[in-house]
Amino acid sequence: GCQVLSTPLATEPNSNTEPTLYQQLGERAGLAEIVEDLLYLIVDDKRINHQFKGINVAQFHRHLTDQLCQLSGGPCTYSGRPMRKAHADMAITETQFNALAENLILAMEQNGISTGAQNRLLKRLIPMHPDIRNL
Ligand code: HEM
Repeated sequence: GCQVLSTPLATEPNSNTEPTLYQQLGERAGLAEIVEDLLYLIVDDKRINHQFKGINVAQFHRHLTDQLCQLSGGPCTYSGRPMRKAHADMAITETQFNALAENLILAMEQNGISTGAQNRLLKRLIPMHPDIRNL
């Protein structure tokens, strides 16, 4: 019956012409560029740069890239700490959270990501807000 048709096609990651969010973000290499640009924006942003003093930049870059890759449906596995643990002692304010989100949007803008794809990624990050703010 339908088994022959549905099984192999349905298990393909994306056999239609619609790009996945992961593809729209430029796959892992594109996300790595976005996260690099985000890091430069953070360093220049007086609202939040003090929070990032002394971090392991290479590890932060790798962990955030893997997290966004996995979150957008890519073949990555995030290996960093859970969000509540990673941000537990930072007392991140709403303004600081919004500043980081603003910088992420700017970094995506700099990399030519469409507004639709930007919003799809932001929507998947929203559920992390209470953990990051330790609420
Ligand atoms: C949507 C918002 C955010 C996401 C998705 C996010 C994601 C991450 C990830 C994946 C890590 C790596 C954790 C690890 O290596 O174990 C991390 C670490 C960190 N985050 Fe965030 N974060 C967000 C918001 C913020 C904000 C608003 C601040 C401060 C203003 C912040 C400050 C930090 C710092 C300083 C670290 C390094 C911690 C360390 O290595 O000791 N994050 N974040």
